[in-house]
Amino acid sequence: MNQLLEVSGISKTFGGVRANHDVSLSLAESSIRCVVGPNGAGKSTFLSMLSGHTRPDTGKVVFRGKDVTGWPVHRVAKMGMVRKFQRPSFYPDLTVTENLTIPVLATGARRGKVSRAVAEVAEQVGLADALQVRAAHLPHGRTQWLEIGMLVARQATVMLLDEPTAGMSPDETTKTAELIARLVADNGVSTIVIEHDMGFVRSLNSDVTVLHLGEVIAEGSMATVERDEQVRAVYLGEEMG
Ligand SMILES: Nc1ncnc2c1ncn2[C@@H]1O[C@H](COP(=O)(O)OP(=O)(O)OP(=O)(O)O)[C@@H](O)[C@H]1O
Repeated sequence: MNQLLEVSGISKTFGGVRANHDVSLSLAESSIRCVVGPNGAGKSTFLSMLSGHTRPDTGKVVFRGKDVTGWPVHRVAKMGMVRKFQRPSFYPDLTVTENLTIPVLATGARRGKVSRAVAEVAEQVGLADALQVRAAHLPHGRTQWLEIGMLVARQATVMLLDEPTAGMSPDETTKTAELIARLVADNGVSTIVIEHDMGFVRSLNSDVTVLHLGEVIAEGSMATVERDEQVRAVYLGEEMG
C-alpha cells in the first residue's frame, strides 16, 4: 500500500521537557491510526509537528512524497493535511451553511459550485437537516461533526483529530466512529486520531501507536498493544480504558 505520510524520528524539546523523542509513524492511503497515551505523553505535540503548528527539532515529515518538515500551517493545509483542535474552532454565530462555506471558498471553488459542495459535505457529516441552524445552537456532538465537515470541505486528504469525542455522549461517540470510518471508506480520507476513550479506539479497529514520555512504546492492532507489557505497566497494569 502507498504511504501517504511518513514521519521519521521527529523530536521536540520545550525548555528541559522532552515532549517527543525520535517518533516515527507511517500512514497509508485511506487508513486510520489512533495515537493513545497517558496525559503529557506528547500526543498533541506530535500532531502539532505534522500540522505545522510546531517545528520539530530533528526528524522528517514526508507527506505525499514531499518533505514538509517545518512548513507553515497554511502550506501543509493546502497540501491536504488539516487539524481539528480540542478547543472549538467553528463560528458560533454563523449557520452550518456559512461555517461550511468558508472552507469550501478556501479551496478556490467557483461561486456556482459552492452551495452544492456545502450541501454534499453537510450530508456526509449528518448535518443536512441543520443547514440554517446557527452553530451555537447545535448540541455538542453535532458541533464536532461540523468541525470534521469543515476539514472535509477543505478537501483534506489527512485529518488530524485531537480528542474528537471529548465531552460526547456514548451515542454521539459511536456515531463519530461511524462517521470517521465512512469518510475513510467513501472519500479516501486518512485520519490520525488522538483519543483517551479506548472503547472508541477499539471501535475504529485501526492501528494504534502508544506514546509514553514522548516516545513510541508500542504499535500495532489494539489487541497487540493491549497485551504489551510496557503498555500495561504505563496504564498501571489495568486494562486500557
Ligand atoms: N508549548 C509548550 N511549552 C512547554 N512545554 C510544553 C509545551 N507543549 C507541551 N509541553 C510539554 O510537553 C509534554 C507533552 O505535552 P503534550 O500536550 O504533547 O502531551 P499530550 O499527550 O497531548 O497530553 P494530554 O493528553 O494531557 O493532552 C508535557 O510535559 C507538556 O507539559
